[in-house]
Amino acid sequence: MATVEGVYGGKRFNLKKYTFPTQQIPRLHYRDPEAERLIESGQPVVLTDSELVGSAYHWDLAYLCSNLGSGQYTVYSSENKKFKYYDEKKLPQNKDFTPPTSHSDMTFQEFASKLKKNNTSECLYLQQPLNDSVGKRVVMDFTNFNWSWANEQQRKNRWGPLTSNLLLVGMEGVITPAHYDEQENLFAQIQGYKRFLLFDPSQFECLYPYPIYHPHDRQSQVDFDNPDLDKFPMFSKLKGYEAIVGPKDVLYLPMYWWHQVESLPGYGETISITFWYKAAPTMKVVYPLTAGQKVAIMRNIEKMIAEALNDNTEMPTFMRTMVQGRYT
Ligand SMILES: CCC[C@@H](CC(=O)O)C(=O)C(=O)O
Ligand SMILES: [Zn+2]
Repeated sequence: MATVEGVYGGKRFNLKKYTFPTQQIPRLHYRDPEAERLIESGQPVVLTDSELVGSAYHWDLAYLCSNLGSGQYTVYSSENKKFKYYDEKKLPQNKDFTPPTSHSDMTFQEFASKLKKNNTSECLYLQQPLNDSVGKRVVMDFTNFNWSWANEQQRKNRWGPLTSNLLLVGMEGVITPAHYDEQENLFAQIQGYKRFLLFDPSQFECLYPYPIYHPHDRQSQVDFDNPDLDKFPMFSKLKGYEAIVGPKDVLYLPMYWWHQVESLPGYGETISITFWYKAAPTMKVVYPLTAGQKVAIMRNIEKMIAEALNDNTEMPTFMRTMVQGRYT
């Protein structure tokens, strides 16, 4: 595997080399006016010193084992380090789909003891919304997050409501393959280092997401480690950004921005918390449309056509008929 050396936040990292160019996104103090401008304009930025989850900087496996209580946590398992999300609600209409990962519920203590048994060939990734089953010390830590700043960002940028805080605890080396989300995200890193590959929503044409009715909706079909350029020729035009977030960093990850995330090997398991906000209701459409708005339009059209046809097997012919020789 070809590697490339990169310096992020003053630290030197040895990183997997991909076929596309990337440039670093800015790393700024969270009160820097430029940081505020980037967030306001829907551009990613790594924020330092926000203390967004300052009350959780002491979270490590031992502390979480002692203070997360005996609640059940969803733990995903993969044979190949990759954890490509799939929507379980779309399985019934995709009978021949084989989920790439399995998941089971267990206590945090069971999860932590599996992590310690370093002979497990399986890769594990705990992904669980923080809820009221946690112990009172974790409730206290959660209450003491820097909500005044988070709420200020939500208000100033006209985000919708906070939908969830997902606790992520990953074995080193786990990868969340390229996808986009339909929510704004303040991604807080507590332990370990995560490499984000980021792509502007306008790169949609280079990343070939699955059809919207597929369980892998919003995920790229392209295998970044072995891209099939016959099937996905525009992937060779892909241009990206990247950032490495470490403890105490917060990444503002705008809605519709594609991202692939790797828990860097050699730095131990990673602990992160997401702050996902629904999109603001679009009050008034302003032209020219943003790339993200065009993705939303494409999604709505795909959904309407799929619904009208009422048979997903007819979608490929219908979509080709609509564009072939006319818009191609
Ligand atoms: C389930 C969420 C995973 C996360 C990426 C990662 O940390 O592996 C992500 O994609 C996001 O925060 O949007
Ligand atoms: Zn995501």
